[in-house]
Amino acid sequence: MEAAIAQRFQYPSWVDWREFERKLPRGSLRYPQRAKEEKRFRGLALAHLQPERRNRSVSSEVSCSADNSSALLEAGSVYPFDGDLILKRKAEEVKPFLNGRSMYLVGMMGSGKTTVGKLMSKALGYSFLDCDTLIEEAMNGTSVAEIFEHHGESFFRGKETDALKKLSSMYDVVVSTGGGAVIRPINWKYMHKGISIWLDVPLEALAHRIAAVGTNSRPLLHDESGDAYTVALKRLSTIWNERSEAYSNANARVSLENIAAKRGYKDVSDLTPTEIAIEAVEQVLSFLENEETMEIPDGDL
Ligand SMILES: Nc1ncnc2c1ncn2[C@@H]1O[C@H](COP(=O)(O)OP(=O)(O)OP(=O)(O)O)[C@@H](O)[C@H]1O
Ligand SMILES: O=C(O)C1=C[C@@H](O)[C@@H](O)[C@H](O)C1
Repeated sequence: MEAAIAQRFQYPSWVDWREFERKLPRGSLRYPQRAKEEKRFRGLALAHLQPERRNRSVSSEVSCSADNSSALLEAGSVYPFDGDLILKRKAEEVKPFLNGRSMYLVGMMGSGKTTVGKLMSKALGYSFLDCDTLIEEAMNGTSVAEIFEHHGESFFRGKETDALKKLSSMYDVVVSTGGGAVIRPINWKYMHKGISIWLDVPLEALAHRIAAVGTNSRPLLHDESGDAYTVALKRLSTIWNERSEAYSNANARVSLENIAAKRGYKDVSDLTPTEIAIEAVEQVLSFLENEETMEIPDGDL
């Protein structure tokens, strides 16, 4: 057994670096050449040593288990199921391929961009930034609701684009974007500097979450009349009809309905933020694996 484990961690002598080059994400082109190459080789070596990459069927099967208390069987050993640990391991698996690229979480209001984004940033060792908060800071502490009230939506959208432009020059950041960041094509130009992840949550679940905390801080949903759930659901449906296509521009989609189905849950509300964050990292990994092959000129090697 020990010999088998040792063999899994052994560095193979037949490694052909050009094989790896073809798997590199396009984003690494943005790095100065030296840093790029250092990161690339360190990342690829680590990735190659990741035991989970050779046992994905085992780990994903287990992480889709409906029973959170079930044991995680991996590499011949039994560990107690620990969502935080799985998230950390998945993040370590994907990180070498990111080359510092930031993550942009997009999704409707209340979809969990802040909650899930904070978990992802911690697991990846990234910083977390909230685009709405950056706008408020740029406006000397004026809240989003006040900006809408005093300056109107179009002014707010301009500030949102300014904030995304600034964010797009940063690395190693998980960004929670505003729910409407997807509607301006220019914003996608900035978000595509990193990797965008759409948290796709059923409207009923969103309306429940929003009704629970109230709509005061969400000007597009705020309405004095009617019960909070019904008002939120109605407004969310209208907004969804205008935006659903825009959300699908994201590089990766995290469907709560799909995760709940995989895990055998009846309702998406049974999912924990950690389970959603694990799926988000998995989807980023799939995106990177499918990302277009990067052409490296001969002189670059
Ligand atoms: N998986 C979850 N299950 C239940 N409640 C959740 C989940 N994720 C987030 N929430 C709750 O839903 C509300 C909205 O979450 P969060 O602030 O993370 O969303 P958001 O997408 O950042 O929202 P906004 O775009 O409006 O700022 C919060 O009260 C949060 O605690
Ligand atoms: O969905 C939206 O358009 C918005 C979402 C919030 O995050 C804020 O950016 C603002 O309230 C607008």
